[in-house]
Amino acid sequence: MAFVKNLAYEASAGSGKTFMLVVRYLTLLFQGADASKILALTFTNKAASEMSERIVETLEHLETRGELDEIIKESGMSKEKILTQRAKVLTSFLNAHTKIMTIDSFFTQILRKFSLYVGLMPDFTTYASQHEIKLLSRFLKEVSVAGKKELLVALALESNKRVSDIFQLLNEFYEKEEEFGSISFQKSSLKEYEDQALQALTQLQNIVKNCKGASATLLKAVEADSFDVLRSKSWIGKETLEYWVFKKCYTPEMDSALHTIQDALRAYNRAKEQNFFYGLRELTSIYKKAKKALYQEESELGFSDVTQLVYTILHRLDDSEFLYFRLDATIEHMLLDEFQDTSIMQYKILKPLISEIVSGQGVFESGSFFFVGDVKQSIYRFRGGVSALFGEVARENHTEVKKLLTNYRSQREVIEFVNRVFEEKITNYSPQLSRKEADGGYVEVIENDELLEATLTQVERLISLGAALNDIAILCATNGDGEEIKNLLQNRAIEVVTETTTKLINQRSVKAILEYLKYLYFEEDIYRHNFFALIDQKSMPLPKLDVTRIKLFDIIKQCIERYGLFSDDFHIIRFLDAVAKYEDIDALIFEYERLDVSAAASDLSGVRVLTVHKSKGLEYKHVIVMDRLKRAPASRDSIIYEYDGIILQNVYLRTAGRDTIDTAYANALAKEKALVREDSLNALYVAFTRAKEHLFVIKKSEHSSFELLDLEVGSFGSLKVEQQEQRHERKTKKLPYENLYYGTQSEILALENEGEEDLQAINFGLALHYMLEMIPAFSLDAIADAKNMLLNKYGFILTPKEIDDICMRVERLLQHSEFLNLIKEGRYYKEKALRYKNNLRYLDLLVQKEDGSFIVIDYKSAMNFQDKHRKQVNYYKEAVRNITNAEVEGYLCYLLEDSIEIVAV
Ligand SMILES: Nc1ncnc2c1ncn2[C@@H]1O[C@H](COP(=O)(O)OP(=O)(O)OP(=O)(O)O)[C@@H](O)[C@H]1O
Repeated sequence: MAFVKNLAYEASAGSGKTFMLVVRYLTLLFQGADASKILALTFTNKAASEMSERIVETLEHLETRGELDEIIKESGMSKEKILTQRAKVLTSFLNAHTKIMTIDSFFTQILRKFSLYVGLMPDFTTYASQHEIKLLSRFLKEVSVAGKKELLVALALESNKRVSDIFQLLNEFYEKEEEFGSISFQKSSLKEYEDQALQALTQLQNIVKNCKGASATLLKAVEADSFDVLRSKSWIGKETLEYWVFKKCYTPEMDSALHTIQDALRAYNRAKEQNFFYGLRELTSIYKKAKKALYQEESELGFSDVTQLVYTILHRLDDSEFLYFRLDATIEHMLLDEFQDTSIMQYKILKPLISEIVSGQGVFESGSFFFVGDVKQSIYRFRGGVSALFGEVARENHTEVKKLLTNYRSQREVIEFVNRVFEEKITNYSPQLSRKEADGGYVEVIENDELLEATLTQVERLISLGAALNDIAILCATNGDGEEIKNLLQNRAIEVVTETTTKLINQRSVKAILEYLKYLYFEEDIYRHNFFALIDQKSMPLPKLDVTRIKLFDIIKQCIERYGLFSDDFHIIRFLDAVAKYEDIDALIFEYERLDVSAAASDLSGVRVLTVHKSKGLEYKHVIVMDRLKRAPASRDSIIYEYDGIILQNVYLRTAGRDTIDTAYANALAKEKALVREDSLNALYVAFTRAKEHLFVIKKSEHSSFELLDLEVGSFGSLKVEQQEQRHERKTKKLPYENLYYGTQSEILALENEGEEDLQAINFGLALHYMLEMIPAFSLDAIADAKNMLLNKYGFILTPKEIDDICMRVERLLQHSEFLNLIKEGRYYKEKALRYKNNLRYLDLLVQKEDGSFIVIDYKSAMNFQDKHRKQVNYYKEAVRNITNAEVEGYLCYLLEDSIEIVAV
């Protein structure tokens, strides 16, 4: 297969687009391309760093990687030759100034290079937490200086928006400015249309007045003393008045009056819309001014500013050809990932570069262009993504578009489920094939209005089957939903990794060092205590250091060495790397919150919780897609942007009822609705296709985000979790848990047991109590269920052997005659709360005999500390006796590994 210089893959999820992009990159390297001349653009920083890591990893293990065969095919080189060159290629890749980055950072780089053209210093920053607020206040100031306050208020009133929402509209206009092309807006008066409509209404009223059979309802229907009242009439949108109460009095003149009213109203709406947009444009120029002031004075830009400025530089300035030339000389090959989400503006910037490359002239003779994407996964309409872009770009650049038909990610059941669900819903959907060997998988659609609980149940189910926490992902609709499920999981002592937890500065080890630095800087004791708490050591004085003199890097290194911290902690290594960016301790302490580096994934342990949007491009063994917790806000964007392909054709102001009298508007509205639907479908498609092995969909019975899909409750395939995962899990578990809810007694028991045994033994004891608590009537039949519950709660803390051991001990107890005698013919209370002398205690088992006397039974899992155990039971006896005035006996019930021992106290 010859190397195709101008190539795209338009293929479904999991079919290997990113894989082929890596193959392409490596093929270029093996063909001798200079890594610094290959521009590979991704959408997220995460994707960019993963791509670099993947290239290195693939090169390191090339002989065993699937990529090798593809590189052989693509490059036409022999396997031997490729493997011989491997080391050289790897070294030069590692030493090259590579260009694997996000589109945003690529544009930021361009802007830095040419910033002086737009009056900007090259050291601008692209992130500031206060940016929005500063911009808003700056904008309001400028609005007031320009005397446009009334305009702003009028627009807000007109669109029923708060002033801060107008801000959103301004931003849309600002970002799409270059797309408006010939679309322009005129100010015009509304009065003439109002008059026309009211005149026609008078005609209509006269007809009705002269009609003998006019009913009271009809008279009321044509009554209107103002234009606004007239606008609200429901008959106004009808094609003819030969209907309803009008029918009796109908004459063709009625319709001509109706049509005049409709024409006037249509013109009125359009004029009003023009005025609105005219005003919005005026404000947009003020908004732009505010932005400019902000980036010139404070050197702060948002990514959309960067895009706008780069566009201005590259397209507007006279010598832009020269600029492109300077830029181009360093880029010969372009590779674009997730192309369906590129915005039109972004493409417009890249376009001249792409054209040069595909023209294959001059420096580009050996150049190449490659992009991959899946229109079904386009979910960034709100950010300027237009799904037609993929096809347009391929057409414009004469790119050969290929498909990839096999899904390499998922097991068959998942692939077939996705095929079934989406085949009828997404236009031009072509079902994916599965690999022969991937013939397993499991999918379950669950309906449950307790979404959080139902999700938890599936997580616990997976855990109990031995799934590693890191392989489980919960995909939710919003960050808020993610927060809720995270809290629930954490309350049940299940570790969770979310976007916030994945930030490097939120890692415990990094936090500790930051507290240490803050102490050195502010000399406030609180930081010192925090530091020691975070490293699990007793607080002690810290030696003073002159932080202004010693290098930041050295201060941190000293701290790590002195306190023996985290020798194998990858977060710290990343942190040291990041710290190099800061000049001194001041900069770090006041700026670190902006540090957008993510933690080392290998060191994060927990169930992944993320939004569907963030899950793009990722894959997990077990995926739970959770319905949205709250009802979706009706998507009511005030402005409808109508596209023809990738050309912005028209802009409309959303107005209720307008579609009945304005066909152009009605068409635009229908298109918009279809796009909104497509966006939601695409998001669901993205979500479902993240699963490699198991997919759970948890939906609610009403207002479900899965409504579009007509999902039926049921399951397909069988749920099998590979057991080796559990071993892996145990190895990576580092910190012991605290604050757990393990059953009624957990905290008290844990306290009582303090210093008594090791943590594992304490957990074992807690689990044993839990199991006994979960067996309702001491019947052997209940053991299986209780074991499941035990697995759910303790499956990932105890080994399968320990779990079995607990079950054995409990089973033996339930058959032990002495024990059965004790509880015979009594009413028993498990985990009975007892408040005595201001102490709250729980009795494992309290039996009330028919004669009114009581028996207190306390379970234990080991015979050491018998004295303490006796004391405890004596205390209970005394308490029960004093409270009830009845006879009380007490027993210690030892559930040992191979026997049951009952000791009277
Ligand atoms: N030809 C192949 N041989 C072996 N494994 C492959 C091949 N192609 C893809 N894979 C594997 O299949 C999985 C999915 O591939 P990849 O992430 O590249 O798909 P994608 O098309 O980019 O998916 P998405 O659109 O969901 O981002 C990865 O784990 C990848 O390593």
